[in-house]
Amino acid sequence: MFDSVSNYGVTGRALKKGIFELHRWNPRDFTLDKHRTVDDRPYGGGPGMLMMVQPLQDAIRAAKAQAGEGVKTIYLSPQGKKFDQVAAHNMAKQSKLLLVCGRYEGIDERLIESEIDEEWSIGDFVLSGGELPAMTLIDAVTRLLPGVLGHNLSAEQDSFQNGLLDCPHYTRPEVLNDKAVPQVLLSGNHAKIEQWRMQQALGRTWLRRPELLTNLALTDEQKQLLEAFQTDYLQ
Ligand SMILES: CN1CCN(c2ccccc2CNc2ccc(C(N)=O)cn2)CC1
Repeated sequence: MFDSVSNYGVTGRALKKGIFELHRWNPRDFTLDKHRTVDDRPYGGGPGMLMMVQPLQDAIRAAKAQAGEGVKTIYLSPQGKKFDQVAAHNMAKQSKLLLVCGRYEGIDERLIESEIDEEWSIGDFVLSGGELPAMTLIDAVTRLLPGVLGHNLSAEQDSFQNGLLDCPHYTRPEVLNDKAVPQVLLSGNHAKIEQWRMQQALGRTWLRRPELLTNLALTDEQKQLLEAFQTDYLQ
């Protein structure tokens, strides 16, 4: 599964450039029985299985031994703190991250208490395993590492970089299905273009995710741009 972040796109290139390393530890490789069992039954009964403690614990300990000092161990689960761009920025400051991906119904609570530093969730929905959340985290954090995005500005302008949703984007043809590109984008007036893009980002955030605006300190110019957008919208 992790080939998708190691062999493709921005993360694949960053890996190739040596900007970060990705090591994988599979509990199956730490099994001691001939069936290579990695699941176990839950105390108290109930549906489903848990990850068997011994292989997972040995895999985590082997990974920590290889990581050496200063590794932060993260568990991806629906019970975790809600991951967001601020969390991504904080994780990008960590030199080593160990991501534990649960399968089945999860892992023994005592392993969480003894081995996990932080529990994170990528959203309020249920997945079959922690691998996709782990790859989501890898992608979001890698993009923030120096030298990964050719044009650092695009990291800054990435929506959620300034806490706002992204503005609309346009490319050829100038008229598509009878709809033309907003004139300002063809004007070559970069100050006006930048202002229009900020106004669109503010307006779309207000329309789609107003709660994001409440914890933002808008500049006077941003307030004016948003008010103009709202006046126009509400007419
Ligand atoms: C039916 N349950 C089986 C056990 N599972 C589970 C429980 C604990 C850890 C990992 C998983 C793997 N699933 C994840 C993981 C993360 C997220 C997220 N939001 O970050 C969503 N799902 C949850 C679902």
